[in-house]
Amino acid sequence: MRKTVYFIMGVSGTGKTTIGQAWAKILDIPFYDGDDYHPTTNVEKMTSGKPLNDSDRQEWLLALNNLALMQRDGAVIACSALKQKYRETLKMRMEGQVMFIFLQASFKTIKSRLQHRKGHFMPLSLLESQFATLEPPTAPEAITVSVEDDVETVLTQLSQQLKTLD
Ligand SMILES: Nc1ncnc2c1ncn2[C@@H]1O[C@H](COP(=O)(O)OP(=O)(O)O)[C@@H](O)[C@H]1O
Ligand SMILES: O=C(O)[C@H](O)[C@@H](O)[C@H](O)[C@H](O)COP(=O)(O)O
Repeated sequence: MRKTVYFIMGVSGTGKTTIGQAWAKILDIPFYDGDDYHPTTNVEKMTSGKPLNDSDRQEWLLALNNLALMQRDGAVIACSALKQKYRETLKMRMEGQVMFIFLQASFKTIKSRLQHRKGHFMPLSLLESQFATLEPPTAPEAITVSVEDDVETVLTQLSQQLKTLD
């Protein structure tokens, strides 16, 4: 039977890569960063300070859905998945085998973390548009985990929340 694919979602800088990598390590399953699947044109657009639109994101979301479909042994995929309709695309043909984990923090917290992040193409100036685009998911579509605390605390809370679903 196909195992769960976890989509770690949220705005830029919310900790998708950090938490996603750690969660994949705990579960001993592969981690994929959605950033690596953007067409070059998308990366160029974001680097130049312009937010992506629905049409820019479509090819990327389909690529990530394809990636998810290949993960029969489970995986963790980091992807902003900001809108409900994007999440519908990501989970196509994966009924019951996908779990969205929404990482949530205040604008202030994320801004401060992005100000310290190095070597990433995404400019801080796009954070406002990320929050404006975000359609926060609710249960049962996703579980929501606050990432205001340190990484260890976030992982403990994530694990506890998932246990309550068993
Ligand atoms: N819970 C946390 N506490 C403190 N710093 C964090 C936490 N999660 C992530 N970070 C830091 O915040 C920055 C953004 O995290 P990152 O994983 O790159 O986010 P995303 O992949 O969502 O853009 C990184 O510098 C990372 O080290
Ligand atoms: O849908 C989008 O607008 C982008 O995917 C964006 O949300 C994503 O966050 C970037 O790829 C930046 O990467 P980080 O999220 O790692 O900052």
